[in-house]
Amino acid sequence: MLLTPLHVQGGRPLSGEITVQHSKNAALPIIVATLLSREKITLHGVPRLSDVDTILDLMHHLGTSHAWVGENTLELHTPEILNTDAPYALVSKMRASFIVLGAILARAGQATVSMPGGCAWGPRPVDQHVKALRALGAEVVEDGGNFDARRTGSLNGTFVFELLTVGGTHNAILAAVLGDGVVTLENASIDTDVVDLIEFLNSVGADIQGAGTNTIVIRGVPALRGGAYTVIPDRIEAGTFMMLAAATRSRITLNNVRPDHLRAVTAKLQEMGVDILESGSSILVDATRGELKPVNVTTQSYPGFPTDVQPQMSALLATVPGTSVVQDPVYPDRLTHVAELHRMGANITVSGYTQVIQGSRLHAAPVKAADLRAGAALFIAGLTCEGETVIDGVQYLNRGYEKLTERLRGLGADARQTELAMAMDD
Ligand SMILES: CC(=O)N[C@H]1[C@@H](OP(=O)(O)OP(=O)(O)OC[C@H]2O[C@@H](n3ccc(=O)[nH]c3=O)[C@H](O)[C@@H]2O)O[C@H](CO)[C@@H](O)[C@@H]1O
Ligand SMILES: C=C(OP(=O)(O)O)C(=O)O
Repeated sequence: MLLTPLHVQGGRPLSGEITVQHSKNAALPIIVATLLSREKITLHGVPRLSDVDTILDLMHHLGTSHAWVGENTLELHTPEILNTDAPYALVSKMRASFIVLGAILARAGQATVSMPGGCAWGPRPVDQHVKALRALGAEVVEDGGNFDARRTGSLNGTFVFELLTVGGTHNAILAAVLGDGVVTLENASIDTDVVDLIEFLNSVGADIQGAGTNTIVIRGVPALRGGAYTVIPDRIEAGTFMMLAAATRSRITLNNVRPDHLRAVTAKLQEMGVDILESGSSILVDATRGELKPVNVTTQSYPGFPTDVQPQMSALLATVPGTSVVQDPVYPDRLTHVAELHRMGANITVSGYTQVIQGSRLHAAPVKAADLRAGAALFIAGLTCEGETVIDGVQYLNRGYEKLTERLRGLGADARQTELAMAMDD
């Protein structure tokens, strides 16, 4: 699909309520996890995103049939695995698809998955995924740009991750769910998306203990049942809308949020002088009272400040007078937003993974998103300035935000994205 650029007219506060979608990064591994069951599984709260379409294309190749039975309700059924390979054309579209390796290996005993390669902001290795599977008894060889994995029996044993990895933890869990082995993962990720995957798997008959702690114990079971599950709210989309509210000096209520998943984001905004009021599954973000203060932010694994909100935070701080420092050691090269924000008058100097930001008023300019959260940062920046900002690279925004322009128009944003009636691949 070829998309026309996004046109944003900013410079005035937004107001009202917005409902946060369910989590992309929780939904994707749960969709993949349905490969482990022969039975039909219904998932509620699946966002309608191009990343979801990409994983469904891959699942179709593997033998899954799916049907949308409601706007955000998806039925998936994999009676048999028809193919055990995940080819480059499908995996290269989205790195998250690499976790099919563990799921296909578990269900079919062998899997061939293309190396995911780099992404817009630099290398994203999968060495921990491979080391984990090998340590637990699988044979994994690299061959012609693919990983070939095989197991003769159930996975068994203990693996200590060398660093916290969300995807690596997903892959190892998926590989270990079926069978009669016992797998212990140490230094495992405690990310909300890992917890949601485990809760889904346990709801259909898996035996996994330790969700939300660094030690996860997976006891193999012979088979998984069918069932129904609701994906958690998207803490990254919520974080994005919180940055948007602060950057446009607005008062906005976010519904369908888990405030406990947003502590680091909330604390940073409060330190800047933004008022935040939590009430059940809603958060009121009020940046209308007084000047905002610059802050220093360093990303970390959950529950730290998320790298997936770093570009949006950088865009916000580019509008706050004074000096802020943003560091992203999780993804040191995640900086594609910087040159584009420069086009809008931002004063950001970069050294390694550190951005030193001197806040000022931004101005409208034509800009181009090179990845999903950089696109969100540019959207936020555009909404802070008078005049028309034209954002190219809209397909990246559609990877992670459902009907973004339409939903933001509900808050009073002047944003248009026209879709050309052309059937072309992005
Ligand atoms: C689809 C999805 O859920 N994507 C999220 C997931 O990506 P993803 O699961 O790929 O990210 P990881 O948690 O694995 O990466 C964390 C860090 O570990 C490093 N690493 C990871 C694996 C490995 O084998 N070797 C290695 O060195 C990475 O380069 C990075 O520095 O978590 C990231 C960190 O919260 C988010 O930015 C992504 O949005
Ligand atoms: C980087 C992201 O996704 P992925 O890991 O699929 O690139 C993201 O959701 O911000």
